[in-house]
Amino acid sequence: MTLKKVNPDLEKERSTCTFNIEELTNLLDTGAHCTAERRAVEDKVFSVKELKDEIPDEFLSHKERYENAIRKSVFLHKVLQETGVKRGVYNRSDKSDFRTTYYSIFKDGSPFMLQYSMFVPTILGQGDSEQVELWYKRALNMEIIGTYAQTELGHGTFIRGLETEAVYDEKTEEFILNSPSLSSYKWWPGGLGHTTNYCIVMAQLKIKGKPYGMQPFIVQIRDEETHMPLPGVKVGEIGAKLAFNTVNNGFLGFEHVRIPRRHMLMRFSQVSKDGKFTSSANPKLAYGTMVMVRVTIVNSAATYLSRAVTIAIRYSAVRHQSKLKQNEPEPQILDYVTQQHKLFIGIATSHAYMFCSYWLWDVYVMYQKEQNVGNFDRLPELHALACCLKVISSSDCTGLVEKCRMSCGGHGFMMSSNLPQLYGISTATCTYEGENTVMLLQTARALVKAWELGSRGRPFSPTMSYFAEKNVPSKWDSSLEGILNAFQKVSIGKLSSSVSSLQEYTKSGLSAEDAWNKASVQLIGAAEAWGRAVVLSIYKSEIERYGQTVSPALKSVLFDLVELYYVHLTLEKMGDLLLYTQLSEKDVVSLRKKYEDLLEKIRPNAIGLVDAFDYRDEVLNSTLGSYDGFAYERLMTEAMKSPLNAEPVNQSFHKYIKPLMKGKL
Ligand SMILES: CCCCCCCCCCCCCCCC(=O)SCCNC(=O)CCNC(=O)[C@H](O)C(C)(C)COP(=O)(O)OP(=O)(O)OC[C@H]1O[C@@H](n2cnc3c(N)ncnc32)[C@H](O)[C@@H]1OP(=O)(O)O
Ligand SMILES: Cc1cc2nc3c(=O)[nH]c(=O)nc-3n(C[C@H](O)[C@H](O)[C@H](O)COP(=O)(O)OP(=O)(O)OC[C@H]3O[C@@H](n4cnc5c(N)ncnc54)[C@H](O)[C@@H]3O)c2cc1C
Repeated sequence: MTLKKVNPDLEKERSTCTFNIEELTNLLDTGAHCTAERRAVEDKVFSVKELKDEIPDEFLSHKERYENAIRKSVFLHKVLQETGVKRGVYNRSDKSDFRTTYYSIFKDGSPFMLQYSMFVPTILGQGDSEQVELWYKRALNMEIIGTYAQTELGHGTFIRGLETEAVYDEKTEEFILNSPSLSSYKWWPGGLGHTTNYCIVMAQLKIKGKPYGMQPFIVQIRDEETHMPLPGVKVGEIGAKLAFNTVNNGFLGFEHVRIPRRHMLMRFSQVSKDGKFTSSANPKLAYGTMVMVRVTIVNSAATYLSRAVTIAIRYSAVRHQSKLKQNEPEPQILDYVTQQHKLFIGIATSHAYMFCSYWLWDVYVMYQKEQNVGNFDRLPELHALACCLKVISSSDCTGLVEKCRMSCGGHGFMMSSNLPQLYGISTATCTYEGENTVMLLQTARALVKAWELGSRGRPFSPTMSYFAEKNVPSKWDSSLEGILNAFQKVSIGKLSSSVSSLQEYTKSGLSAEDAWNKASVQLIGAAEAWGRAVVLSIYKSEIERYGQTVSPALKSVLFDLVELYYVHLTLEKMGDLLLYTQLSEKDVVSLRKKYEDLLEKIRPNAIGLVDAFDYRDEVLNSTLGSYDGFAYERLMTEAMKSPLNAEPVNQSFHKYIKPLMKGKL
C-alpha cells in the first residue's frame, strides 16, 4: 500500500488551529529545553532496532512476552545510560523523567519498572548516607535489580497488620526475616517473580520480643551469579492480570533468612549493634516512598489520559459515519457534538491534572527541603493532598480513558488501538499505592482534624484556608471565580455535615470508630469535594500565571479549556451545587448554552491541542491515533500480523470442523 503523507481530514484540521502548537508543547513539557531534551532521548531510543517488536506482544505466550520484555528492558537500559538519563530519580513529569518514553517500548509494563520507580527512590529516601553510597551506585549500574515488597497476601491497605517479621539477633548482629503464615507472603511487587535479586522488604521490626513497627530492609533474594533463590527464600510470579502482564509481579516468603544489621535502611530509625532502637522524629517517615509515588501518580494519570485522548480525537477526525444532513456526505464523527462532549473534557482534564501535578511536585520538593532540616510541619497537608489528588486524578482519568476507548466504537476494542492497554495501566492507579476509597478516608481524617482544630481557633493550612470563611448565601455567579467559590461552599457544606453526623452518632452512644464507619460515605464525599476545590483553584491560578507569559492566541485557548473544565464540572455536580449554593434552573440553562458554545469554540483547535501533547507514533503505539491518520491501513497491516493469517486454512479445520460437517465425530 502506498500512503499519501497525511490523511486530508487531518490536514484540514491542522489548518484551522489558531495557536502555535510548539508553544503549547513547550508549556506542557515545562520548558522549551525540556522538549528538546525529551525529543533527543526519543530520537535515540526509537532508532534502536532491537527495541521494535516483530510480532505484536498480544500474539506471544505469557512466557515469551516476559522474555521479550526482559530483552528490551536490557537494551533500553543501555541506550538510556548512553544518553545520560538518570533513572530512579523522579522529575516533575512522566515525560521529563522519560517514563513515557520508557514505557512506550512496553505496552504492558517493564519488569524493571519497580527498580526505577520504587527500589532506587526508597534507597535514596530511607537510606543513611553510607547506605545510599553503597546501594544506589550498585542499583544504578544494574549490578543489583530490586523491587519494593510491602503488600502481603493478607494485607495491602492496613500496613500495621503486615506479618513479615524482622527479628534482631544481637549475638550475630543480624535480622532474621520470617514469614509466619501464608497470609504473610509478599504478593504483588513488580519484577519480584523472576527478575529481581534484591528487594526492599517492609517488615515488622522486633527486638527482644518487643515490636517497633514497620521498617524498610534491603534483602538479597537470589544469587548474584546463578540467579537461584537463596536458601530459605520462596519466590515466584503471581500469574496473569488485567494489565501489567510483562511486569512479572511476584510472591515472596522467608524461612528464617538472616541479613546483616546494616541492611535495615537507617536514615530515620536505627538499631544499634547491641539492639537499641532509636526512633525517627516522625514514625510516618517510613511511609515516605508512598507519599512520593502518590505525588507522581497525578502526572502519570494525566499522561495516560493525554495519550488516550490523542488517539481518540485523531481517529474521530478521520472516521466518517452516518449523516448529519441528508444531502451531504457522512461527516467526521468529531462533528457530532456528543462526540465532542465525550472527548474535549479529556483534553481539559489532562491539562488540569498536569498543571496541578507540577504544582504538587513543587510542594513535595519544598517539603523535602524542610524535612532535611528536621521540619515536618507541612507533612500532614502534603499527605492529604497526595492521597486526595492521587484518587481524583486516577479515577477521573481512568473514566475518561475508557470513554475515549468507547468513543472509537468497535475499533477502540482492538488491542492494536492501544486503548485497552491504556485503560489497564490507568485503572491500576486506582488500586496501587493506596486503594482509592482508603485514600479518601485518609484525606477525610485530615480534614475532620483540621475542621475541629479550626473551630478551636487554630489556623488552617493554605489549601484549607477557605474553611474559615462564613458560609453566607450569595447570588450564583457563573464566572470562574464564582464557580470556584461555589465548589468551596460544597466542600465546606459536605465537611460540616459529615462532622455533625459524627457528633450525632457519638452522642447517640456509638464509639468514635463506629460513628466514623457509619458516616464514611459522607466523609469520602467531603474528601472528594475538597480535592475538587483544590484542583479547580490550582488549575485556574496556574493558567493565570502562565497566561502572563504566553502569546495571546495560546492564552485564549488555555482559558477555553479552563472554562470548559469549570462548566462541565458544574453541570456534573449540579446536585451538590443545588444543595449548597444558590444555583437556579435559569443558571443551569445558561451554563448548558455556555458549554455548547465552548465545544463549538474548541472544535477547530481539537487536533492542534492533541498534537501539542507531542506524542510520536512510537509512543502512542496505536493503529487509530497515528499522526498521519491512516487508521484503516494500519488496522489491516496489524491484522495481517496475526499468526492465524499465516496460512489460509488452519489445521483445526481438518481435525475438528470437517468431521463435524461430515457427521463423522
Ligand atoms: C506501560 C506501563 C507504564 C507504567 C509507568 C508507571 C510508573 C510509575 C510506577 C509506579 C509503580 C507503583 C506500583 C505500585 C506499588 C505499590 O502499590 S506499593 C504498596 C503501596 N501500599 C499502600 O499504599 C498502602 C496503603 N495504606 C497506607 O498507606 C496506610 O496503611 C494507611 C491507610 C494510611 C493507614 O496507616 P496507619 O499507620 O494505620 O495510619 P492511621 O492510623 O490511619 O494514621 C496515623 C497518622 O499517620 C498519618 N499518615 C498516614 N500515612 C501517612 C503518610 N504516608 N505520610 C504522612 N502521614 C501519614 C495519618 O494522617 C495519621 O495522622 P494523625 O491523624 O494521627 O495526625
Ligand atoms: C498493578 C498493581 C501493582 C502493584 N505493585 C505493588 C508493588 O510493587 N509492591 C507492593 O508492595 N504492592 C503492590 N501492589 C499492591 C497494592 O499496593 C495494594 O493492592 C493496594 O494497596 C490495595 O490493598 P489491598 O489489595 O490489600 O486491598 P484491600 O485493602 O483488601 O481492599 C479491598 C476493599 O476493601 C476496602 N477497604 C479496605 N480497608 C478499608 C478501610 N479501612 N475502610 C474502608 N474500606 C476499606 C477497599 O476500599 C476495597 O474496596 C500492586 C497492586 C497492583 C494492582
